[in-house]
Amino acid sequence: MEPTAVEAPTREQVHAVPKVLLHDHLDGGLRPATILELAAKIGHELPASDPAALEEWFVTSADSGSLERYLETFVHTLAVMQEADHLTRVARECVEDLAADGVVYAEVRYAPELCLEQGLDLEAVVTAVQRGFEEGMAAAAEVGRPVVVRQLLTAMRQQARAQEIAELAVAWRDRGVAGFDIAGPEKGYPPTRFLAAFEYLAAENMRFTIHAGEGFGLPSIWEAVHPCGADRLGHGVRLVDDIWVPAGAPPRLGRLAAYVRDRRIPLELCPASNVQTGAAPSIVEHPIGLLRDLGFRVTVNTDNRLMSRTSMTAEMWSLVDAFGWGLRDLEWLTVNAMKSAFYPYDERVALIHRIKEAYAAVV
Ligand SMILES: O=c1[nH]cnc2c1ncn2[C@@H]1O[C@H](CO)[C@@H](O)[C@H]1O
Ligand SMILES: [Zn+2]
Repeated sequence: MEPTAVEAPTREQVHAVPKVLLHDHLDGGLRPATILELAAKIGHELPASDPAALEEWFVTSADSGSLERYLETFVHTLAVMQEADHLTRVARECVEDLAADGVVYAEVRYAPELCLEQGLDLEAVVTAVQRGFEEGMAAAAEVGRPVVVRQLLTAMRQQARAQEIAELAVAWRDRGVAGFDIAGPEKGYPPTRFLAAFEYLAAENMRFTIHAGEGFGLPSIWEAVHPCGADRLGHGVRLVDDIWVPAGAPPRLGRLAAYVRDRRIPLELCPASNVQTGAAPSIVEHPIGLLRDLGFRVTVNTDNRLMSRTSMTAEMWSLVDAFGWGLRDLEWLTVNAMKSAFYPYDERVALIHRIKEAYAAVV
């Protein structure tokens, strides 16, 4: 794709246009004030005692250059996600925050197996989160910011509960769960560990995404795509290891990169998070620019709004700033995301129309 010459949008415009979010972790998006309040209730000790300082702690600790160290910060969000009413509140606030950011469709993921420390079972966890999502969607609609939010159930790659979580996702498929995911440390935990779970999901006609090509490179992406059959790639940013950009000549794609592009496999790119974990050196140098120019099915996402102090508006704004992208590019990213959503076709098409109409009014 050729870059489009455009007038830069304003931040207000970026905030106002409808946005679609496919990769956002529930336990990576809590409000600092909520963490403080819930932690005080259960006697969990936090590294800071006011919301601004706590937020700063999350952002600087996550800014580590390593996925493993980045993930250590989740201990303090998960600590307050062990009771049903806490989960409902966190889920409701997540929807409210996304709606306020101009998101019209989101798939929010989390690992139910990490919420069992105080006696909840898996079913109770999904129930509590779903209640929060429904309350949040009702509240957002009431203030004139309707948003559709679905759950993605994540299994942790360093644990061994993927089959159980896959079955849970299938059991909840008509009650708010749109798909399945695996997350956690990538190096040393290839997705084929859970091949049987992915085969089970495929047999059930259930959709799934896999975190791959973030903390580890091409072998991880190849496994996610081929033996495992991922519908989408969580990050997938290291696909650029299979792309060569010679000076003065067109870029060359290796077989895997070409396959991913030909098959239109969506990449759930998360620029701010990638800079923190060291998967990309900076936003300006982030491969999203190259991947877009080459016509990959690129989507832009927040990953962890708390740890990356980000939002959909902030992510898009950073791309406007770094690459000079205009509203047409943001529309392209948004339609890409909606096309790639684990949402029934008819509803997806209806939302794509709404998104295009909203852009037509401002472009
Ligand atoms: O960017 C990421 N890569 C891999 N795993 C992640 C990332 N962000 C969060 N999690 C992991 O996913 C779990 C469920 O939401 C989180 O608890 C965290 O451990
Ligand atoms: Zn993620």
